[in-house]
Amino acid sequence: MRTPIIAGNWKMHKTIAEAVRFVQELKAGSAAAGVEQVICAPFTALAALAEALKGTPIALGAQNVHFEEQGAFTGEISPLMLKEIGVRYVIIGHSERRQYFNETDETVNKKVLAALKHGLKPIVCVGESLEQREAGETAAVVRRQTEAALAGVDAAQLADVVIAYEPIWAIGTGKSSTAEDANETIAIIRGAIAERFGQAAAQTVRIQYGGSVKPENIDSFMAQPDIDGALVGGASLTAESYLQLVAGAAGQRQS
Ligand SMILES: O=C(CO)COP(=O)(O)O
Repeated sequence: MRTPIIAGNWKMHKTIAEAVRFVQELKAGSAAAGVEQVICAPFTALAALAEALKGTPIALGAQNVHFEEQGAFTGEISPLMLKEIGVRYVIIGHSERRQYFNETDETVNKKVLAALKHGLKPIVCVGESLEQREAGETAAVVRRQTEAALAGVDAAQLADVVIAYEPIWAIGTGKSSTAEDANETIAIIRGAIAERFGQAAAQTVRIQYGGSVKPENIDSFMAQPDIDGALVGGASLTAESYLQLVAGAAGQRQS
């Protein structure tokens, strides 16, 4: 069985002080059996969070990484730098980065390979725009993004990859996909992985849903057979809401 994974994507939110206060507010509440937990924070808060999260079940994640180890890349952060801090996960190819920062299928792939090489687990984001959805291109888009992101990844490395299906039109809009629709698209993504790596390997890869996930709707997503957790933006920003998401994910899987 795949262990569900709830990851908060804080995006460009929280100063160091705010990040540490969030962890203090979690107190003992964050232990939930059978759910892996991650918080992907801004670069500036990572070192303080690595310290603050000690003794909690929450793993630390970043929101981007460069594919080179070092060099003349002003403003970028390398996988080695993240590893040194204690980062375990890194979001790669979020639609906001594809849209605003020229991230392409090619750079996403380079970053995935670099992350895996350095022992960071990539959370690879794929998902269609509203225009693509309305044109009936959802399956083709997520297949293309998934295949491109995983080019050159070997079967052993696949075990460390998490995919996040985030339909762009559902991000931050309050309009979540229906759980059934999300499950259908996630099954297509799993099918694309099966074509490349075989059915057995594809069955072990965790694929999250992301886009307006909240404590009130997490149950419906977790009840779907192919959805293995959530990548959550807005609703991961308060300790109370984050804990409710984790509890929701744990409850559904335990029943
Ligand atoms: O982009 C997202 C997570 O990466 C989703 O954001 P929201 O949960 O705020 O819709």
